[in-house]
Formats: sequence, structure tokens, C-alpha cells
Amino acid sequence: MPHSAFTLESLLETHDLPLIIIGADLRIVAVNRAWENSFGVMRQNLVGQPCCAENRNCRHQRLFQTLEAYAGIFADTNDASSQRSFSARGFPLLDADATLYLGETLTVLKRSAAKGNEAPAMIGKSAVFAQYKTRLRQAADTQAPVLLLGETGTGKELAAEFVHSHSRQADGDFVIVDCTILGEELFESELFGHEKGAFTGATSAKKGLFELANNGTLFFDEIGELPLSQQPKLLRALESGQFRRVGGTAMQKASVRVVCATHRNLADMVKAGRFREDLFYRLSVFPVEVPPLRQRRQDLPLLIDHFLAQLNTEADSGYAITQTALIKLIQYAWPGNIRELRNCLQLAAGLCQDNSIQEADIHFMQRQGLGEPAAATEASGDAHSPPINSMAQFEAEFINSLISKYQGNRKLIAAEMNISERTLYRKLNRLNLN
Ligand SMILES: Nc1ncnc2c1ncn2[C@@H]1O[C@H](COP(=O)(O)OP(=O)(O)OP(=O)(O)O)[C@@H](O)[C@H]1O
Repeated sequence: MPHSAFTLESLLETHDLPLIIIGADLRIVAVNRAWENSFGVMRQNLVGQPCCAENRNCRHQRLFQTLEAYAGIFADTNDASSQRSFSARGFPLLDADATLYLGETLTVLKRSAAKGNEAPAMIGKSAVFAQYKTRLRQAADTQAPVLLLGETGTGKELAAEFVHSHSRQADGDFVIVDCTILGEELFESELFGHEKGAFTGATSAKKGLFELANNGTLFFDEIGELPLSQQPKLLRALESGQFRRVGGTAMQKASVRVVCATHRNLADMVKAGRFREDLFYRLSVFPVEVPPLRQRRQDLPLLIDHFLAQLNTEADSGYAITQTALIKLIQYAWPGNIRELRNCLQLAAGLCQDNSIQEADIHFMQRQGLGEPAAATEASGDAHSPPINSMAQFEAEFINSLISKYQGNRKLIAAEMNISERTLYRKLNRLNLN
């Protein structure tokens, strides 16, 4: 296999969301492992297959016609019995020969307890981790809304699932609301549902995420991104437990446990007038700080073993790590936390010879806006931000020019950059352009 193709495969694997690549003939070109795991189908049974069971007029076909990136919440039409829905982001991709493909990432929104889905294991034994886990158990025992505060990649989504699976709602569904895509257009119809004919394209009635989470947990991921204009609507629904579907007259009821997460300082956002104070108090009854990986460095060997074991099972292989490579991993500050550690090991496994991960196979993410990879000099505490390097400055200037060009419309900016909105969102955070 040519080296470049091999590296691209590795890059596909560093996406922790299910990712699918579709060709203009509406057939599947590639999927990553997260996709195989989420849908329980191996890639050899997928490549070459049609993208959708009924692929006339599907969202993928529309992208090839309009070349416009999309984001929205869709039901799993390939397996209607699963009642699964997911938030999908599609974006155009061009290869070196200017052939057009479609990339799509999915977040499965509803994990059904009825199907015996257990929350994935939370690994850690350090004192900091033990304290944190105790706090999560306490949070699970109360009925109060929980607010998870922590840096990117620290495991907030995993913590939310932990709270759900240890709470009285454990027999209900765990439903994720991705606030980074809930703009003004989508908010009400996705959260509260809509009736048939409520707007163009509403060809049938649809339940909203509140209804889907009835008797379960509604997890608002990145709650700090919820537009100010939509916040009163959410507050009203949470206070009363009632809402109306778009285009409907009847009041609907849903009993949901609310868990939110953010990497932002919501209290500062309240002071700056960017987050409603009443909603902040409503959501932050039980705050939980999610510790960054550098504050629980003792857990690194355990986490490394865990991810290597995962890779060995998935690839039916026997990866092992050398002592010097292990030391290199332990000395690093992990600004991208557990997600960065997992991606780093995945890439190293792809690059190493004879299944033995050496020091040279370990590559840390170049963090635009944060200078060189962070060596861990402090045992704990926050990573300092070195001066912005010139590459990051160049990238920031480029993105700024697109922000002016498209008046801040993230969908259009992401499309022009050939990246997903989620990736754009992470770049904006890293470069402090939000
Ligand atoms: N304690 C843990 N043990 C094992 N895996 C973990 C642990 N914490 C997090 N992970 C893994 O790390 C990855 C990132 O976790 P997660 O998506 O929950 O982070 P997050 O804080 O929600 O990130 P973001 O703020 O960027 O959305 C996931 O693959 C998750 O399974």
C-alpha cells in the first residue's frame, strides 16, 4: 500500500466520531472504526454499497447537487427498528485529482438502555480520579441538574453517561443534544419536534429530543454554545416540563433528567451578557469539575494499557510499547487530554514496525495557537500558552478573512475549508477566535 494512503487511513482513525466517505455515485468509499463499532458492520461489507436504503433524494445526493455542507438531526433510515437518531454533519471533500467526495460525521443521539447498552468504562485509580468519581456518584443520586465543567477531551460525555447509568433514569434513554449545531433554525424543531406540514420539508410529524428522552436523561453537550435568543425557550421548557411541537397546538410533557457540559466559564459568560443568568442558575445546581489529564498523571499507564488493549482487540493485533516511548508519553502535558492520548496511540500503532511502539512513533499534535508541543514540567496546574507561532497566525488570519467573507456563517466557512463544522469549532476555540 502506498505510504500516503496508509497515513490517510490512520487519519480516518483519529476521528473519534463515526466518519463515512461517500462517492458521487452515492456508494460508500470508506468508513472508520468508530463507524463500524457504532453500527456493528465491518467495512468490507460496506465499501461499494449504496449510502442509504432509499438513496433517491437523500441528504447525500443533495450535497452532491448543491455542494453545500449540512448539519442536522436524522433518523436511522437504514434500520428503522433501531429508533436511532443522530446528529450528522456532511461536507464536500476534494482529493488531489479534484474528485468530489462527501464526508459525514455522526453523533448517535439516543442510546437506548433497553438494548443493554452499558456506558463505556471510565479508567482511572488516582486519588484525583477517585474523588471525581465519588462526586459523579453523588450527582447521580440527586435529581438536580448537573453541570460538567472541563477542558476538551477530558471525558465529559463519558461522565454524563456515567451519571445517567447510575441514576434513577438508568432504564430510560440517554439522549445527546449537540448545542454546537442548534442554531436558530433547528432549535425548536429538533428539541420540541414538529407536526406534519409545519414548514417546507416537514413531510411527517417528528418527535423532538425532549420526547425521545422522556423518563431518561437529556445531555446538553457544549451548552455554552446555545444561542442567547434560544435560551428563554429552553428555560421555559425546563421550568414547566411542557412544550409545544412546531406547528402544533397541544402541550406535550416530558420528564427528563438534565445534564449539561461545557469547556467555557459560564459564570464569565453571564457577566458578559452572553448567557442568561436565570438559565445558568437553573442548570448549575450540581457543578462537577472534570479534572484534566495532567492533574491525574498517575492514571497514564492504566489508560495507555486500556487503549492498547482496545487497539489489539479491534485490529486483532498485539501492539506493545517500549519503555522509552512510555516515558515520552508520561512526560507530556496532554493539553487535548484523554482524546489526544487515544489518538496519539492510534497513530503510533499505525506507524510502528512489528507491533512495537517506539519513541519515534509518538507524535504530539501541533497545537496551532499554543506553540510547540507542551512538555510537562509541572505536576499539575494549567498549561501555559506559549506565544502564537507563525503558522497559527497564518491560519488565524485566513479564518478571520473567511469570517468576514461569510459574516461568521460557520457552515459556509467550514465548507470553504473542506472541514466539518465540529473541526472548525475546535479550531476557533484553539485560536481564540470564538
Ligand atoms: N476515564 C476514561 N477512561 C477511558 N476513556 C476515557 C476516559 N475519559 C474519556 N475517555 C475517552 O476519551 C475520549 C474523549 O472523551 P469525551 O468525548 O467524553 O470528552 P469531552 O470532554 O466530552 O470532549 P469535548 O469537550 O471535546 O466534547 C472518548 O473516546 C472517551 O471514551
